[in-house]
Amino acid sequence: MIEPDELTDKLVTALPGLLPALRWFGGKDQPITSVRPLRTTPLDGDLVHVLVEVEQPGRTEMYQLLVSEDADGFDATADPERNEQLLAKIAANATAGTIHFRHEPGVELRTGLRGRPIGVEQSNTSLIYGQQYILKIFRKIVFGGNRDLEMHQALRSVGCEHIARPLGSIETDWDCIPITLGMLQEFMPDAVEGWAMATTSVRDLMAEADLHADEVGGDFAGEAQRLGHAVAKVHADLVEALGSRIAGPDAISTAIAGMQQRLDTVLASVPELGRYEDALRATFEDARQHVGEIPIQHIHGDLHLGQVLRTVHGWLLIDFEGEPAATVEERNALRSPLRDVAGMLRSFDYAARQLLVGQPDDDQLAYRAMEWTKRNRAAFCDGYAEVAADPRDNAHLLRAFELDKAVYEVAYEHANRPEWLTVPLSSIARMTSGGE
Ligand SMILES: Nc1ncnc2c1ncn2[C@@H]1O[C@H](COP(=O)(O)OP(=O)(O)O)[C@@H](O)[C@H]1O
Ligand SMILES: O=P(O)(O)O[C@H]1O[C@H](CO)[C@@H](O[C@H]2O[C@H](CO)[C@@H](O)[C@H](O)[C@H]2O)[C@H](O)[C@H]1O
Repeated sequence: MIEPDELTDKLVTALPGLLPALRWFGGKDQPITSVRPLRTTPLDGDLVHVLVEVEQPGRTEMYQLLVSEDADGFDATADPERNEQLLAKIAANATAGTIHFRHEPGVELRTGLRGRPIGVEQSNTSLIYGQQYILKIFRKIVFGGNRDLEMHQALRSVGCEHIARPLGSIETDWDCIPITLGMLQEFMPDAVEGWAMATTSVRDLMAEADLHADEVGGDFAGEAQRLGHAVAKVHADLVEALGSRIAGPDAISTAIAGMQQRLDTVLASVPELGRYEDALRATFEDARQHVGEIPIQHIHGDLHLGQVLRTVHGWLLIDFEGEPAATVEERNALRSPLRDVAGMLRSFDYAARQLLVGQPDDDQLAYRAMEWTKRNRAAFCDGYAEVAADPRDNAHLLRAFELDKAVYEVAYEHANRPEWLTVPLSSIARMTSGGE
């Protein structure tokens, strides 16, 4: 077995080169100045859990790795045999060093299942055990309570029908501050991501030159409406579990100041946004002047079509961590549920617009994309309004939230998928020039 000192040396040398290529690594915008392994915890066999500190100009962050000496690029999560023991430890409420594996009270887990990494790498690494469970390994360490786990537990406590059941967790601490390393949930083998369904529907429409969105086979509007209904139900369940309150003008001013601040930050790194600065600031200010009081509560925080799954029983919301770039305080703050609505409305726009990326200019295709977006955004709001107030009744605030999200997306695409930068930028161009 590899000795701890030898492992530390190897990681210090290899990680600065490996990390920037990994999707889950959140610091792609800055060079890495140093990588320091802080704690190694042997699990079973040659599997070792490592907490590393990554230093970059202006930030120091901690990430977790599961390594073994013969694993490709050190990452042991790619090996289904090794991953089996993580589930076994959760099932047994086991402890390794300061790492505690726990199942939720009353849950009995099946063991002996291999943990296959999910194909797509996102902000975290997820392992699927048989057809039963999914274990999310949180890559960037967040100190204190884990929002994803806590929101799932809260929603479960009020019998929410639109989430996957939380089944267990992996926890540790650092200087007595709790850290959640992983969350085990019920896996939905029949689930299809909303993003895949929506983009398929857009493609169907674009392939049919003569038909309109409501005449094409893969029309998504019925699903969009059910999704709006499900999101409103989850919002209502979050209020039932964790409460809500009314925010007055001061809180609204603070929220608007946050939008202006985010705009400042993104403008500094993405010059292409500059031409919309005045119009964006004016829209934010307009919202501040028009909005008096609003209800605030715990929300999803990063809702988009990639965060919802369609199962045979209906829509599920997943991944309640909030925006990857947000601070812990921002994620945990009570906020308007219209932020989630805005995130989803942006996503309908994304689903249609991303199919135009890299295509020669084609007015007909652009028109069809807009048609699809309008139809599905309206259907989503209709579904939401079956349960709660119609989001469109609060147009100023909704518009500000949408533009704020688009500014966030500009930063996200700039750092992760530069070829998609035109997607949020073209939406900002349209929205700031009076379009829907
Ligand atoms: N309970 C589940 N059942 C089926 N698939 C799931 C489930 N939870 C997540 N997934 C799949 O795993 C992917 C990643 O999950 P997510 O929680 O969004 O992780 P990340 O934080 O890495 O974005 C999702 O896009 C979805 O396809
Ligand atoms: O799912 P994550 O929590 O990792 O969210 C981040 O990545 C998303 C992309 O995977 C990003 O979402 C943007 O692209 C989506 C299509 O890929 C689109 O559905 C969303 O509307 C758009 O915001 C998300 O913003 C980011 O936080």
